[in-house]
Amino acid sequence: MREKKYKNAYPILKINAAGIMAGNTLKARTIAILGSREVGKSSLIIQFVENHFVESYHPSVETTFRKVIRYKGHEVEAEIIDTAGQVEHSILSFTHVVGIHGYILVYSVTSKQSFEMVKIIRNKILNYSGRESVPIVLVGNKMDLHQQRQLTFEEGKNLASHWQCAWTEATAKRNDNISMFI
Ligand SMILES: Nc1nc2c(ncn2[C@@H]2O[C@H](COP(=O)(O)OP(=O)(O)OP(=O)(O)O)[C@@H](O)[C@H]2O)c(=O)[nH]1
Repeated sequence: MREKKYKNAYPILKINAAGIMAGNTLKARTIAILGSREVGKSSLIIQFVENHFVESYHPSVETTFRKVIRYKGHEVEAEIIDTAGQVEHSILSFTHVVGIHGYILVYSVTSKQSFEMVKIIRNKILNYSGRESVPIVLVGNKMDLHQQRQLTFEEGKNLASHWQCAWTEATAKRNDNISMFI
């Protein structure tokens, strides 16, 4: 059963509802955030949209967050689809390919398995969309967990360079580097 995990998923849209409903032209960009379970996808979005960190773990059901941001002098409505964590045999749905302007692929620097999963997910997106490349930002989350690191800074950087995409490490817990990629 699908249900909303967070009751306050549309705070910015609500704040800006008057402008949107008055018909102001607001560009919308839809972004899907994908990665293995527990890498911190929801935590990153919640930090970005609601400015707080959720310590407890509740497996996500798909939720859409919205936030209006200023980009190059224009207001843009970012619609961010927080997907349920992927496992190898997850089937990518049409909603993760059609009408998506870009992808945030998240791994945890504490999990080699999650790093392998972003490669699988990217292949699935390319196969499914029939395109040779799609806009991707690769994010290595949980950079605060130094003792538990299984992946170096260079491994993330090299993969992004191979894919020719943007990349950063981040931490939802400390709220570092998140505004760089959303
Ligand atoms: N130390 C640390 N913990 C984090 C960080 N980001 C998320 N967590 C924790 O990791 C756990 C999983 O976070 P979620 O945001 O629920 O992960 P998710 O990728 O959305 O998980 P799924 O819903 O299964 O797809 C939670 O207990 C978070 O508190 C981080 O940057 N640092």
